[in-house]
Amino acid sequence: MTTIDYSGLRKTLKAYRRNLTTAEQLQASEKLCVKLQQHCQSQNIRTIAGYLAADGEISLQPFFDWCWQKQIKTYVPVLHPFSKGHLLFLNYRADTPLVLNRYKLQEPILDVRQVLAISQFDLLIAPLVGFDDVGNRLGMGGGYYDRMLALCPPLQERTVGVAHHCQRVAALTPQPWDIPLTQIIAC
Ligand SMILES: Nc1nc2c(c(=O)[nH]1)N(C=O)[C@@H](CNc1ccc(C(=O)N[C@@H](CCC(=O)O)C(=O)O)cc1)CN2
Ligand SMILES: Nc1ncnc2c1ncn2[C@@H]1O[C@H](COP(=O)(O)OP(=O)(O)OP(=O)(O)O)[C@@H](O)[C@H]1O
Repeated sequence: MTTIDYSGLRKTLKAYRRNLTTAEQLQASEKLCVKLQQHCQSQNIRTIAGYLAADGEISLQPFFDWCWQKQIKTYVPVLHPFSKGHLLFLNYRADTPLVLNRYKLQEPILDVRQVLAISQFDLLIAPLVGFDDVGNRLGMGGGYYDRMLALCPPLQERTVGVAHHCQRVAALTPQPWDIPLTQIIAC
């Protein structure tokens, strides 16, 4: 079995999204917000697992604001304190206190009362570094989302990958552990 080294491609794609202007970032996050709203309205979505954007990632903030107006509960990832390679999802609201984790990503301060099991989410929004037209995805390289989707197969069809257009590549070769996405929104 050959494993492919995607670290160079990851760097390139991260640089593309980092180079978007503030206006392009804002426009993309607002377009994404509209598309995610349509997705939520076509189904009865009450609990969402998203993420706090960093390093040029497409922002979910306009969408979170809409969710809060609609009483839809939003959750974001926290690195598991002792189960390496795993994430917890904690409730996220406008007043949630945040800290930087070891990847310098913002996350809520760990409070077990705010954790929701991944099987409970109506929608999982997965941040992408790269994607192709058949749903193969490239993440940050930690395997966090693949591990989570492998542990909870019903979540696979409730997962939507999101990215900027500039993160699309012609073809990614899936690795044996990769779980392709059935839905990707690129703005
Ligand atoms: N905003 C946001 N939060 C998120 C994720 C994400 O993609 N975006 N994650 C999604 O999983 C998890 C964090 N995953 C991460 C995985 C690896 C690295 C990282 O820095 N990796 C090394 C090596 C990368 C490589 O092999 O190329 C590095 O960049 O130095 C950072 C975050 C949870 N939170
Ligand atoms: N289901 C799994 N069980 C155990 N290890 C896994 C699983 N999925 C992925 N991994 C491991 O995680 C590592 C990183 O995987 P990969 O490069 O595909 O990450 P990624 O998909 O880019 O990141 P992420 O899922 O965090 O967005 C690989 O070395 C792989 O062996």
